[in-house]
Amino acid sequence: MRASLKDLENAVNQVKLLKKDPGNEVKLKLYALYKQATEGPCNMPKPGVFDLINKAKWEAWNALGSLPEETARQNYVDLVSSLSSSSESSSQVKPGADKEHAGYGTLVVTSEDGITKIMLNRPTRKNAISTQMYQEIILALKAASQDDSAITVLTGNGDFYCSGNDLTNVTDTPLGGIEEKAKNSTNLLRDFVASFIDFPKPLIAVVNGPAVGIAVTLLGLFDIVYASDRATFHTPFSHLGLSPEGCSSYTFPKIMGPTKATEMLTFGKKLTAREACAQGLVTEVFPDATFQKEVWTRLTAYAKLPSNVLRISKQVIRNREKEKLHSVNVEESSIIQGRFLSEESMNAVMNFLSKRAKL
Ligand SMILES: CCCCCCCCCCC/C=C/C(=O)SCCNC(=O)CCNC(=O)[C@H](O)C(C)(C)COP(=O)(O)OP(=O)(O)OC[C@H]1O[C@@H](n2cnc3c(N)ncnc32)[C@H](O)[C@@H]1OP(=O)(O)O
Repeated sequence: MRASLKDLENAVNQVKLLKKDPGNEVKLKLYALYKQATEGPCNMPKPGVFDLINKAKWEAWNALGSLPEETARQNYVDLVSSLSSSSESSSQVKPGADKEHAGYGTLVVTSEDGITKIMLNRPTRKNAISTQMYQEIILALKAASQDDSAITVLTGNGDFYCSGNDLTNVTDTPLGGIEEKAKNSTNLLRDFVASFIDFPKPLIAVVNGPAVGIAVTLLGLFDIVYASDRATFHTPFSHLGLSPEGCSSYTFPKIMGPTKATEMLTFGKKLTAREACAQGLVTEVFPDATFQKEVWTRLTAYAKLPSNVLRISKQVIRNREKEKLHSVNVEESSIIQGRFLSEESMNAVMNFLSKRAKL
């Protein structure tokens, strides 16, 4: 259910009761989301260069761009609730090794050696992307785009990279009914994919295990994809009554040719890491036993390169495609909105949920 004004008010009161100071970065995020939720996009003149505090606040608010007020409200409520509750298990998290960014309930975000690492952290759900995780990834990418790291990495905690959209996202139907749910979900999906299209510095996927659905399609928007030889790549959209998203209807035929793309996106053919590499979706495959060591050694060296030129090179390579990618994203999102409401899709999701409930 979408957060109401009352939920927002409750969350504001909850912040005052937090036992631990969430730190300046989170406080700025809360400030910006609150302003966006209550006043819409930033409408104030930029404070002067010496007015440091108000300038930081203005920049945080302005960075939210045209984020809809309802989404900002929801993000504020989710952020406060994640601050209040402890995060889920994090078996691969190195305690104290990195600068950890507080305030995420479904991610572990750290910055070290010029690399911001965004780790999906729902290992017991194979890192399925819940509504909260979609929203937090948007926020984490926005923050990473503005921090001083040279590169940004997305990876998964546990044995999976990511099992795609959390199929229980459909279960909390709002008062407006399933149509409203499909519309809100489509808007969230579109904003989520847009944040990958617009990401300004090198974005690297460290695919530590199997990837499913939207976790696979998004790879076409990454600048490098490193995979463990244990990883697999599966897009069972037709089995779920869904159509391709993540700009894959455009990026996959470009990367691997239309017939290989059709085998994956239309017929749900699952690829091994080596097959995905042969088709150009994956940059390089590493043996699982040495995957983490080899990849992080390589990335640490890459992150020492001058950060401005890395941004500029990415933009030179990617910018002429950006407009096209945004229009593909809008078109795919509008098509999938209809699919969410189709009998084929609803039956497939019900089938998954009933098996899960061992009915
Ligand atoms: C009205 C519309 C609202 C929609 C809102 C969202 C908007 C964006 C939509 C974007 C379009 C869709 C994109 C996609 O990503 S499609 C792909 C979706 N993913 C799947 O179909 C994968 C489903 N899961 C599986 O097939 C298996 O779980 C998997 C192969 C991933 C792992 O199998 P394994 O046997 O190794 O492990 P378990 O099945 O025992 O999994 C452990 C527990 O985790 C739960 N789980 C795993 N994946 C998901 C998932 N994607 N969604 C929800 N839950 C998941 C699994 O059920 C197990 O739970 P239990 O221990 O409670 O049984």
